[in-house]
Amino acid sequence: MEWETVIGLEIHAQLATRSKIFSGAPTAYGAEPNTQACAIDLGLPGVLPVLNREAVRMAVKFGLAIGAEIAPVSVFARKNYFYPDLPKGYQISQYDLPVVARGKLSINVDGKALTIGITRAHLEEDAGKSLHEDFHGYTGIDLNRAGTPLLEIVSEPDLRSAKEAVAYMKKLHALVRYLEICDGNMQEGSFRCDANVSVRPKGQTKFGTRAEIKNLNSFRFVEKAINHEIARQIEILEGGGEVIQETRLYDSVKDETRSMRSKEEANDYRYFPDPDLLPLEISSGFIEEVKATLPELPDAKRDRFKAQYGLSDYDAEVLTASREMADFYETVVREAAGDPKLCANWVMVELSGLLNKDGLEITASKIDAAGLASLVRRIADATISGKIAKQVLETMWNEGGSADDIIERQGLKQITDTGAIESIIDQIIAANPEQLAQYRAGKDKLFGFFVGQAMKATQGKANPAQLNELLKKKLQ
Ligand SMILES: Nc1ncnc2c1ncn2[C@@H]1O[C@H](COP(=O)(O)OP(=O)(O)OP(=O)(O)O)[C@@H](O)[C@H]1O
Ligand SMILES: [Mg+2]
Ligand SMILES: [Mg+2]
Repeated sequence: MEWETVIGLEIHAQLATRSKIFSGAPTAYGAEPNTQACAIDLGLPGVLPVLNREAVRMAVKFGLAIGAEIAPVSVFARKNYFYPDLPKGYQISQYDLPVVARGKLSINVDGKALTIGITRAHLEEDAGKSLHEDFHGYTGIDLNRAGTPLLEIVSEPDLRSAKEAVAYMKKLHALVRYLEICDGNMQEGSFRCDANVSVRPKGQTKFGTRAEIKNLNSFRFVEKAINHEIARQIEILEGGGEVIQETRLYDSVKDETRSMRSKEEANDYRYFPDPDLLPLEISSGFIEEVKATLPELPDAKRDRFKAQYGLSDYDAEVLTASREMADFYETVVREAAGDPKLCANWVMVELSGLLNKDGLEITASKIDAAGLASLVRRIADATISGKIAKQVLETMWNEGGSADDIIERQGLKQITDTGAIESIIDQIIAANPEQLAQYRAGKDKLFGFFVGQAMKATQGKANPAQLNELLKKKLQ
């Protein structure tokens, strides 16, 4: 039997507002427990929530960026459940009338373009956090996170593999950062994912029963958890069993998913409109105002990079994967005033190689865009060869300093003086009569030997093109 996987993601993006969604308490990460929870976040009697306009602005910005409908009227609802870190006994969320509906996002997987539907995106508040590690026989409650604004972004069940799910999540991650509505910090939980997974026999139109894997906070875990879940469900079905609808947790240490609660034990949230909050009305004027603040979006930037810089699909995709990367590249091109493809290569291959080796993001690069540009300029004007440039780049990375200083100090300037190169070639030919005879007898491969000798003699500094040309002439 051939199986098809169906996946829908619910992604929680923490909105980058300074204060909470219904109170003025700060949202900064990492403060002492319970120092950033005010009476409203604690759910004390008699308090009233007041909606944060910035959170609404960010939700609208997101909706516009995915071509969605912005609801003129949406409603906040109470989602009721009991949990120690939820002092009110309910979470304020949106249910049947979300602020954003029917958007889409295009992704690229193995060179294939796919469009993924986004059912809706709604505003809600986060809960607090239960702490188990520092307390023996107790559970600590930290309510700093309670009331932090979240945008829950729910996809259609349009994804067909773990790979597609990761591509979608990465694209969304890049988008919220482009829009500056979420810092995207996955370690701090600012961007996390619940993955709904089911399988069905290939060709069947009806969906299989889904399991929901909660709270995945890295791309790698999403991929592993989904693949694990697919295998688990197929095994059950092939053994004649039935998948049950349930919530599961992914254990990254054991690389397995475990049942958290089944449908029978599932929460009955008894949603109802929150009587403390008026329906959220959004005017077309507000929408226009937000529209005017939209930056150039990733897909548009990618297409512009292709047209303006003559980059390939792949290069344009990689260089626009994040706003920071795109800005870095454009600064290099501008400052180097040189070949955009050469610049792309030095950013994507050479610099990215060093970043990956040290596990750094482009924003933490030890060489800034202007520094890299000055190196590229020296390749373009033939002061140094590409090979020597790699050596200079490593020195810049490890020891700091400018390209020009390093080239000067280490005497790396390319030898372009024809006379000087010729005299080196003469010496090498004189010292290797046997090889010369063999070459002249037709052993063409020996050309490389002479190039190698000349490069060795000049410590790699002979201009490669000139050297080749002169060698060919002299060896004839
Ligand atoms: N059969 C299915 N297989 C895989 N994914 C599915 C299937 N049916 C629905 N989904 C996906 O499951 C997700 C459901 O999310 P939604 O927020 O609507 O409800 P929920 O998970 O029941 O509620 P909660 O927000 O309380 O977790 C969507 O992303 C949807 O595309
Ligand atoms: Mg949901
Ligand atoms: Mg869910």
